[in-house]
Amino acid sequence: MDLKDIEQDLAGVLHTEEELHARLEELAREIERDYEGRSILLVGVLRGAVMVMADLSRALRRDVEMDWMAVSSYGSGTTSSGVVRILKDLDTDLTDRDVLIVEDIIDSGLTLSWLQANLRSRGAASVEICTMLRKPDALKVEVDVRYCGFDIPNDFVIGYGLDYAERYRNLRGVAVLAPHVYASADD
Ligand SMILES: O=P(O)(O)OC[C@H]1O[C@H](OP(=O)(O)OP(=O)(O)O)[C@H](O)[C@@H]1O
Ligand SMILES: Nc1nc2[nH]cnc2c(=O)[nH]1
Ligand SMILES: [Mg+2]
Repeated sequence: MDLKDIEQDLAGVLHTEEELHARLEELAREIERDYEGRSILLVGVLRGAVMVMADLSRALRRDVEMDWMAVSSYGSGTTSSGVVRILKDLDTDLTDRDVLIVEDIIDSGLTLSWLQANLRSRGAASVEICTMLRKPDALKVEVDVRYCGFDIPNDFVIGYGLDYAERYRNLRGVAVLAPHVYASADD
């Protein structure tokens, strides 16, 4: 399927590549200020956060370390199961580290509230969250988010790392998935 066919699967673009990058530059300046004099361990949450991690880490004008976790609560559908599983753990010891979790989206909040508590329990000095997107109307649990790119409506979105059944992650912007795509998957 080429780009023109993929466009038919989109109900509208929410944020263009340029808007995402501009917002990440702003967040990077905040992070540089807040972490001055401290080392940062960026923890990316596979697989959705790969694009945010790649762009945020390069927007930061300072040294950072990076590590990755894979957790999953969604399977291939559009609603969270609420059960978080670790598919790949960190390789880094978190004792006394300043950890900044990097995420693509906070939807129900179940993944991040669980992950933040999990990493805090490993003896980190601090565990903060940076997410590109957040859906305030979908939150089921409170999540303590330090850096948020954009609050978005409660629609299922794709692109910039976000998938539907493993597709669309490589779209450069963030778009709403057209309902006919998941309606046809239910047939
Ligand atoms: O706030 P929540 O309702 O918990 O949802 C947010 C999480 O769901 C998605 O990941 P997913 O588990 O689908 O895996 P993926 O990152 O591999 O796409 C997304 O990347 C977040 O990690
Ligand atoms: N692709 C995608 N994954 C999600 N995980 C939680 N919310 C979403 C969403 O809106 N889109
Ligand atoms: Mg994810």
